[in-house]
This record gives sequence, C-alpha cells and structure tokens, in this order.
Amino acid sequence: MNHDDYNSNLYESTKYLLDNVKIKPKIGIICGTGLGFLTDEIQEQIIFPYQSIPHFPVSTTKGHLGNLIFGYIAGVPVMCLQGRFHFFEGYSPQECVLPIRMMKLLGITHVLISNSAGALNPKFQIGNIMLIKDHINMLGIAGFNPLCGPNLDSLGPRFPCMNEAYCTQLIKYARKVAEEENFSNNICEGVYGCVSGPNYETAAEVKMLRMVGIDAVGMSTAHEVLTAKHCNMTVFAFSIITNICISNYDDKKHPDHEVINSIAETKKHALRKLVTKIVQRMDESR
Ligand SMILES: O=P(O)(O)O[C@H]1O[C@H](CO)[C@@H](O)[C@H]1O
Ligand code: HPA
Repeated sequence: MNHDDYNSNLYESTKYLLDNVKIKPKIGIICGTGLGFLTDEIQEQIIFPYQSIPHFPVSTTKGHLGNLIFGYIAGVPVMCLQGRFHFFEGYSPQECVLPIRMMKLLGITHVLISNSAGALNPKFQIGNIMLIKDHINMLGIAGFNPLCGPNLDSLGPRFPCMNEAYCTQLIKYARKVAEEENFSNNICEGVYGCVSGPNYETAAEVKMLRMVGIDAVGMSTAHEVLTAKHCNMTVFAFSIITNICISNYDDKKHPDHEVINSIAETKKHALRKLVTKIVQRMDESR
C-alpha cells in the first residue's frame, strides 16, 4: 500500500470510530494470544468487530477474537483491541500498527500491551508474568520496521528516541501491585525479543537469542511499542510466559499454539487485577 493510501485509510478508520462512539478513550490496551479475557474488566462495552471498521485489518490468529471494544475500566475510558495483527499473517509492519496510530488520533496517551511469549531465561517458569523493561527487535533489525518509509510528521519525528521505551515508573508500580495482591512470586522482569514467526525457533536460534540478551521471545509487540513511542505515548507491557524455549536436541517437548493460547487463563485473576491497577495509575499520571 502506498503512503497516501495508508494515510487516508488511517484517517477514515479513525473518523468512523469518532462518528460512531461517544466515549473518548484515554488508555489503549492490546490483548495478546489467550488474553482476550482482559476485556471482562471493561464496563459499558461498545463492540466493533474488526470487519465492521473501514480499512481495519482482520485477526487470523487463534486466540485473537477480533473485536475493538470501547468502555470503562474502573471508571477510566479505554479502547481495547481484543486481538492483534502480526507480520506472519501477511500484514506489513505498518498495517500491524494501524490501531496504535488510531489510538493516538483518538486522544490516547498511554498504552498497555500484552503478549504470550516463550522463555529463554532459565529462571523463568510457565505462568510467570514478565514485566517488559526493553526489547530487541529482530524483525526491525532485519529491515521490517513500521517507521520505515515516509515519516508521518504529524504524528512524530523522523528519528525518534527509544530511551525508556517501557515506562520504568509503571514497572515499579506493577511490582507494588503484585506485592499487595500476593502474586509477586509470579512476577519477573526482562527483555522481550520480537521475531517474525510463524515457526517457533530452532535450538540454535534459541541459543543465539539467549546469548544476545533476550529473556522471552514472541512475534509481536516491538513494532507496536516503536509506533507508540514515535507518537509520544507512554507504554507499559507484559508477557505471560507460556512455554520454555527448547535448546536441547534431546528434548522431545515442543511449543504448541493450543497450549500457549491456554496459559494466560490460568493467571486470570492476577492479570485482571494488574491491568485494572495499571489503567488507574496511567489515568492518575496524565
Ligand atoms: O504475541 P502474541 O500475539 O501474544 O502471540 C504469540 O503467540 C503466537 C505463537 O503461539 C504468536 O503470535 C506469538 O507472537
Ligand atoms: N516463540 C515465539 N513466539 C512465541 C513463543 C515462542 O516460543 N511462545 C509464544 N509466542
């Protein structure tokens, strides 16, 4: 898609939402694989199936329900993507981040991004919640970066900084919430690595990703964060650790999307609490 078409699609999709929903969201949320239940926290829901929104991509990945939901979490107006778009689905990085740019145009200042990821850090266990402190964007390093191409000057600068891409104050606050709510033994912190997928990693790739400093790997999030920072939004993100990446050739276990899709549900209570508290905190800090 050329730049002008992309731009006009972005503004038309946003206008459709402005014309059809009265809620003015302040916080944007993205639900990753198996995390669609986070929308249970949203009151007074207005639901747009993705196919009902002009120019909006559709979700093709199992565990991504494909609804854009407006409503309130603890009284704070939010817009939530119940399912995201991945590069491996055939979407360009720019198409994957269209919803982030719409969030900005709708007046959103803070985004909460979630995903399912495989552990590379040997200390991590399945069901841990990794607070993302930074990322290594393998997909971006390979040249697939949503900020490539003509810069959208109205949204942000040509050369955006990525210092504190993930808000350190919100990470600290998430730890406090976990203490208070008795799930701190499920919390870890680390660097997320974004690969293209759709295949899971070979044993040699797992070793390489670990060596470069990645704690958990997935096929999303980094391009969303780049885009959010490009347009000056504050980001908090977490991974639910759904599998342990395998680097031993004798290990007969293998990652399975069905299983990966089911893990977040086992930490539903903690995750819903965390999301509600972070949304409240984001609202207070605006
Ligand atoms: O990152 P999310 O969307 O949570 O999904 C993760 O789970 C899928 C693989 O099982 C991939 O799409 C990977 O990125
Ligand atoms: N690799 C890549 N993406 C993933 C994984 C993984 O092991 N688990 C969940 N998403």
